[in-house]
Amino acid sequence: MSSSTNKPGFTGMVTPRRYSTMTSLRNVTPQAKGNYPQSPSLIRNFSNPMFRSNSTQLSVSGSSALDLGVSEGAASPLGTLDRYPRPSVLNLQDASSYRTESFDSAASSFSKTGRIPSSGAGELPLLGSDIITSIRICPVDRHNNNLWTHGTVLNDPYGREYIHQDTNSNSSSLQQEYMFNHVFGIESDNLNIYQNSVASVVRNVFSGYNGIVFAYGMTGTGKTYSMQGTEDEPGIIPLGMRDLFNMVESNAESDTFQIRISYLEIYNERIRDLISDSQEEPKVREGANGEVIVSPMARVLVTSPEDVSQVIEQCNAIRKTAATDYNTYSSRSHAILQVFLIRNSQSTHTTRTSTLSLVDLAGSERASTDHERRKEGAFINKSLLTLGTVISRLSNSVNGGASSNNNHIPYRESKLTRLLQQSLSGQSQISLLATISVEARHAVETTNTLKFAMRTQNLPTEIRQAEASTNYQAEVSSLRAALVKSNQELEICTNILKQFKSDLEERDAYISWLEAEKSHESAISRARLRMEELLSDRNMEIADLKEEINDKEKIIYALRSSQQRRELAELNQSKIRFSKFRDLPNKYVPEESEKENVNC
Ligand SMILES: Nc1ncnc2c1ncn2[C@@H]1O[C@H](COP(=O)(O)OP(=O)(O)OP(=O)(O)O)[C@@H](O)[C@H]1O
Repeated sequence: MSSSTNKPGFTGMVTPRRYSTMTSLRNVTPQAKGNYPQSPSLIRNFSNPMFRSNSTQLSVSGSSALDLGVSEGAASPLGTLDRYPRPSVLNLQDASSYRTESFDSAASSFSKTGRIPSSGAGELPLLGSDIITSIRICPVDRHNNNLWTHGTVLNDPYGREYIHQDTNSNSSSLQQEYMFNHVFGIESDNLNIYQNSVASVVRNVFSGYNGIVFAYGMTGTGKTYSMQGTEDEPGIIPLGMRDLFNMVESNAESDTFQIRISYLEIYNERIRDLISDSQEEPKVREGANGEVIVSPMARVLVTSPEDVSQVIEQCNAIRKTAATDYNTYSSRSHAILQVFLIRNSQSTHTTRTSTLSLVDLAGSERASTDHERRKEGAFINKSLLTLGTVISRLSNSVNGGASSNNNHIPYRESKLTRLLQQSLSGQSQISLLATISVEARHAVETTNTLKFAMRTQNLPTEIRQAEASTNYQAEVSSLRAALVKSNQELEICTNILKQFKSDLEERDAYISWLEAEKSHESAISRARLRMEELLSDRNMEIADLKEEINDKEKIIYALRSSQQRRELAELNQSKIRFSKFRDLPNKYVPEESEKENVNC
């Protein structure tokens, strides 16, 4: 069955068909309550120090068919609520406010904001008591004259609540006081009960603890009414689902969540998966860590409180109910709704699964006249008897009162105790809602229910947060994503590096070019210098040569002049000689300048 298919319009809360005829009971006016038991807070003046001491069990004899194992061992002493938080000094005026602060505010503080302070998958301390026991008094026909003749509801300045019972029969007489975390009178409604007794369990489930809420009581006393409620008055299951989804929604930024549910019934000692169509009967076995595993068992994913309501509604239609002497629509089976909260921490990559078990037990009852009902009743009573024995022995072992014969805890004697083994042995926070009738004719059943609830207070507790396992898939995918990111970054870095390298090479090349240029220039300038030196040498040589040439020219000139003179002189001599040859009348007379040259 899938919660996401065939989803009808929003129906709000679970509306079991069996509640259609209950309006007359609910319309009882406060004025007409008569000697109806009210919640202790309404009769606070009845407080009496006497009730804080242990009461005396006067005499008990005989046993009833409905004595569901709770009479085993010594009578439980009054006031075993050691785990009940209480202030060391408290005066009367503070008492009422104390109750409100210790439970109500703790339970409802988160619902104001919906936000739970989270540290990863959550190392939050357990909120409230390990075990919360509450009694709910079922409203009865106000015309019944035998009302509550055998009991009184009381409380004390510490906010603890009591039922004082005084039962007499031909064979036995008993006066007993029982103390509980809460006693809800007829005026209490489901919301009131949820806020005080169950909200802290739901909140702890959100924080990673396991929790179990179970309704126990005689048939027809309002177990299913309290667990499922009506459209007008939603019960513990729809209220719890609303809170859980609110918390998930408010914390969805830091973590991711998945909520799955399974729903089964135990009918005549056979387990039936109410969600799956499979005909195979689920088997109970023990897991590697001692955990109880039921398989095959469907676990459907739900995404809203309405999804849960729808699944429950469909399953309830096939649950075993029948008319009994006391209840027109009596549950003939124990119903267990399990809510699995799977929380993935984004920061630590761990997954933690915490479980909330919501158990609506079939009611204990006297032998019926109808054969079929008698057979069912025998199974119901036997499993409740085993539950009583298990609880009795567990609580005795906690108090150190178990004899060696009674050390054995008979979990395996019924499917119910087998399924609840882990929760009962201390690994879950427990909230027990025991429903009672105050009618005189049901005094024995009421006594048994009260004893059962008292015993439950002494169950062992070693509640730890569910183990967080590493979410390898998430871790691998996150590592993969990180790797892809790193690779991309690496690629970018490599490209930048390449770019740098090429820039560097370019720069080096430029530098070497500049250096080459520089050395070239200096070579040029050196060559220029050299050239200039050479040039000046040449110039000097030229000047020397010029001077030399000058000298030479002078010499040449002088030589030429002397040559000319010599030639002139020779010419003159030649002339003379010539004139001698020709009569010498025209004798050659040299001029003055010619005479000088000849002298040189
Ligand atoms: N607090 C209440 N206010 C109004 N009606 C109630 C209340 N408690 C019980 N009833 C009515 O009493 C009848 C029996 O209640 P219910 O079916 O819840 O009892 P039960 O304990 O689950 O019985 P059984 O064990 O036989 O299944 C129902 O009609 C229901 O509506």
